[in-house]
Amino acid sequence: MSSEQQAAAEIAAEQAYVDVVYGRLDESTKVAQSLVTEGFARGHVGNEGGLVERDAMVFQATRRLSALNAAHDGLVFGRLDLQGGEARYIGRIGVRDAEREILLVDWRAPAAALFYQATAQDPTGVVRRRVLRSSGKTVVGVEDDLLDAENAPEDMVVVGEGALLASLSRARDSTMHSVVATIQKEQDEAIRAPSRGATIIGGGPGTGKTVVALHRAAYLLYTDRRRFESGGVLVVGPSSVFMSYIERVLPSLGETAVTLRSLGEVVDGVGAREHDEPVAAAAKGSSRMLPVLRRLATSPQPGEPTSFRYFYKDDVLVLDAKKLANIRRGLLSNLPRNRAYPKAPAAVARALWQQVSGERALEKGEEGFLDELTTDHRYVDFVEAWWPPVDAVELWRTLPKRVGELANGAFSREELDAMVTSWSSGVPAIEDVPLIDELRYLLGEVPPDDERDDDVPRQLMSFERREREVENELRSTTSIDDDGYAHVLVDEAQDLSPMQWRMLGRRGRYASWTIVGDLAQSSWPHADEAEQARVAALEGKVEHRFRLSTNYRNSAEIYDLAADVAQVAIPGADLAEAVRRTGEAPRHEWVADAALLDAVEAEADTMLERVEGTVAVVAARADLPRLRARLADRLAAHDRLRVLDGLDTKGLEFDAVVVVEPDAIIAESEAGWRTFYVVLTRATQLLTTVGTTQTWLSRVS
Ligand SMILES: Nc1ncnc2c1ncn2[C@@H]1O[C@H](COP(=O)(O)OP(=O)(O)OP(=O)(O)O)[C@@H](O)[C@H]1O
Repeated sequence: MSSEQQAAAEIAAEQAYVDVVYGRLDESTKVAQSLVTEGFARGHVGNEGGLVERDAMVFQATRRLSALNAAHDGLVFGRLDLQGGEARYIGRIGVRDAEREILLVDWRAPAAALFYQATAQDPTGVVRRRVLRSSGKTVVGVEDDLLDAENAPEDMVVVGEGALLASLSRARDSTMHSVVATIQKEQDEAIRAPSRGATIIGGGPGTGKTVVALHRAAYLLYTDRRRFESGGVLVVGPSSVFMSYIERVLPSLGETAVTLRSLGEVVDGVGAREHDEPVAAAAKGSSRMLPVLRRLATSPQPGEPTSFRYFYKDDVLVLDAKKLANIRRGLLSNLPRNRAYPKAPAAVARALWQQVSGERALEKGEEGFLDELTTDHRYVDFVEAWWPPVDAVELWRTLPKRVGELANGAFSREELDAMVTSWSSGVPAIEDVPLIDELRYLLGEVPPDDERDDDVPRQLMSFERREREVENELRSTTSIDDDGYAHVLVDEAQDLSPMQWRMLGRRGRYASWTIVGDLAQSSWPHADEAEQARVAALEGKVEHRFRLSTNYRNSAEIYDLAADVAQVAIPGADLAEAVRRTGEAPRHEWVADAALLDAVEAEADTMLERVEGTVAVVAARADLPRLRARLADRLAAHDRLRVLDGLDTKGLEFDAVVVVEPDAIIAESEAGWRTFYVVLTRATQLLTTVGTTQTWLSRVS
């Protein structure tokens, strides 16, 4: 038999097994479907028990159904041949036959661990590891690793050159794919690490940190579903583009109950998509912002009354600025502003009563005084104007006017100007979201009615007032208690500012964490400050560190250049080892100013022709508008072409990358060299730089 015939015979044999598994999966799908239907029928019986039972049944069956549907494609992807002759099939989810015998082992089960951990040096009982490549339900190829030749039966066939290299050479599309069939040993160790404390996954670009972290989320859900599904798993990445890039990985592993949020979307109701300019971004991210926000949340609001005069019987009662400041201090001494909101009317009333001295008034007593006061619209209007509930977003909007006065010299003129300019649009940038979140917590929410003090004059809690609250949609008045998760997974963590760490820390106070990052790729300029904030966010949780060492993304030719840039960007950077050579070295074009756009256009065309998958044109932010205008036709014609800035390429990858004006990317921010390093490490196959200057090349050895 020729090797092609042998491979075809092996594929046919595997197809027969795979068909049996799909047959069984279809039966399970029907059962789950009928359980959903039956569950709904039970609900119609009408008693409470029926409804509870229905909810539980429908919930379980629906979850099973969505897992079955999601894991459908490429369901069976692996086979282990063990010493002694057992063949064990590994899949995206577990499947049993009608007699409850295992047909397919879930990749996360202990029985599947060997699939990832066995090596030729240490085969641990595995003779042959086989990866099945499928298209839908059809097996289209097999790739084998013979791990233990000595114990292999004579007739054992070994096909292909290894699954990993085959999978690395595929063309990239717009979304990340699961690598469940080819997870490598060091990656598997990080995926299966215990869930306690914080698991920190480091390593150079393209080493699989993101994909490993996502498989880890699926693994954790499998091992402790009750805890992680009810407590929630939050996955945070740098941008919404990145979140759409990774969004399919978990569903393809049968997991749909995970919350994916970009850094601009972590706070409910606030969706930010754009980054600030570097100076404003660095200022807003700094922990120097914290005292400013504290002062903002506790100081008098602009426009609020500064005194109150009340005539009662023979007395003139006066609350001047000093007295009001005293009441304010008392109210804020142990409660955030909005939580103190129900106590404000009583505090004002008390301060007024203390001034009462007239005989007629004293005769009537405090009760009589309060009766009259709290039904008097002047008092009601005053308290409403002096201590209204404050919404975090509304308060954030006052920052441009107030930051100068509240900063107390902590920011330079340049920083203040950059922030004020950024706020002029009124639209929050990604860097504003942690500030709004900080304000939410500093202000607190208005407690629900039943938690309010009994000594609050009821008139102020009138129906009319509550209606007004709803009308104003005061978001800070909604609960902040449900921000917490059972597991928080942070990708590209090297870029988190101190203020962003604080925002995530509040969501992971009782959580275990997975933190993924590579310092060399950091665009945050003050590493020490961010590190302190990270440590504070983890609040002493035990850290387990893993380092991934092999770059699976870039060709070795591209990574060699990137590694030289890394030496300039961050001496001592954690460099990975690239495993794939393509024979295509990066190219550098040096052109005159007037020829730049033509050259970029021509290069984009060449790339679109030469690669099957995605192409990115990456430039400094200031260059994007003219590039987008010039490439508008091509962008309309090709979904796979993108024009973006360096920061927005974080975490992504493309088959071909055209880097426009590297010197401008480097000059754009303090972290310019590191951003340039990130950009270079996005290309899987082809890389070209086009520039009117080439100063950077002379710095790179
Ligand atoms: N075991 C593997 N088998 C097949 N492909 C893999 C494997 N590990 C990683 N890859 C692929 O390598 C590429 C890089 O992975 P990933 O984006 O997770 O790396 P990263 O370390 O997060 O990179 P960066 O830090 O540069 O953003 C992806 O296309 C991923 O699918």
